Amino acid sequence: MDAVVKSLSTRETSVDADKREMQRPSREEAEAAVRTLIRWAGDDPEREGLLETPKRVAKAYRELFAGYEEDAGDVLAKVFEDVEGYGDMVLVRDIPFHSHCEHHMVPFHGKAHIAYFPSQGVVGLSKLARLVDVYARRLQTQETMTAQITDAIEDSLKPRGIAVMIEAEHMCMSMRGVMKAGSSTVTTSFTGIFKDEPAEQVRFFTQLRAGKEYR
Ligand SMILES: Nc1nc2c(ncn2[C@@H]2O[C@H](COP(=O)(O)OP(=O)(O)OP(=O)(O)O)[C@@H](O)[C@H]2O)c(=O)[nH]1
Ligand SMILES: [Zn+2]
Repeated sequence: MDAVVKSLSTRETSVDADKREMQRPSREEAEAAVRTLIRWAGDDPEREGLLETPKRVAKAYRELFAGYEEDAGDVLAKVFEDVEGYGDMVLVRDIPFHSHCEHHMVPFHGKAHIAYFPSQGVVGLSKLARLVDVYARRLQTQETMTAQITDAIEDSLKPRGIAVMIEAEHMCMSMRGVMKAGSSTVTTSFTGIFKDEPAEQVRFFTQLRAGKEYR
């Protein structure tokens, strides 16, 4: 049988976003779906302890998947151009995140590391951490998320190079299926200087570890 190749597309148009918004069910429909899943799990949604659960789950979903309401371009819109001639690598490492895999809708969690070489300016450091959440708080694959973060920085900052690395544990591999708790998946994306100059890629990995023995 031919292998099934599913696309890991990174780009979403505003038309896609509008269509998704139109298809969003009502809160009542979402709560009814949770009651169905409770029965599918084998429990009784009418028992005392579960009566408010559909409402809580529907509310929690709006938080866990808040990334659909956010736009990466807005997060990175404010650029500081006056950085006193700084042009070297900016690295924000160990950004923790929680996401949900699009295959099983169970969590994967880990750390993202983002570096870039500024060209026309820099963004506030917190914005890189916010950018991670814009994409983490959606149904995801780790590869797509890595590429989306890279593309968003490219679009907004046009830097001389971008390096994104994500390390994560997928609960769909830990608590079900293959049951390999503790394995981690590493994905990377390099553009510009990081792609063309191996020494800069090495420096990225060195900086990721630098100073950790003192913490
Ligand atoms: N490439 C990639 N795969 C992922 C990610 N998250 C989960 N997966 C994998 O998605 C795959 C889905 O495989 P399927 O065979 O369609 O589903 P399944 O029968 O539930 O697979 P098992 O997890 O092996 O039991 C599994 O191999 C998961 O490990 C991700 O971020 N990237
Ligand atoms: Zn999964």
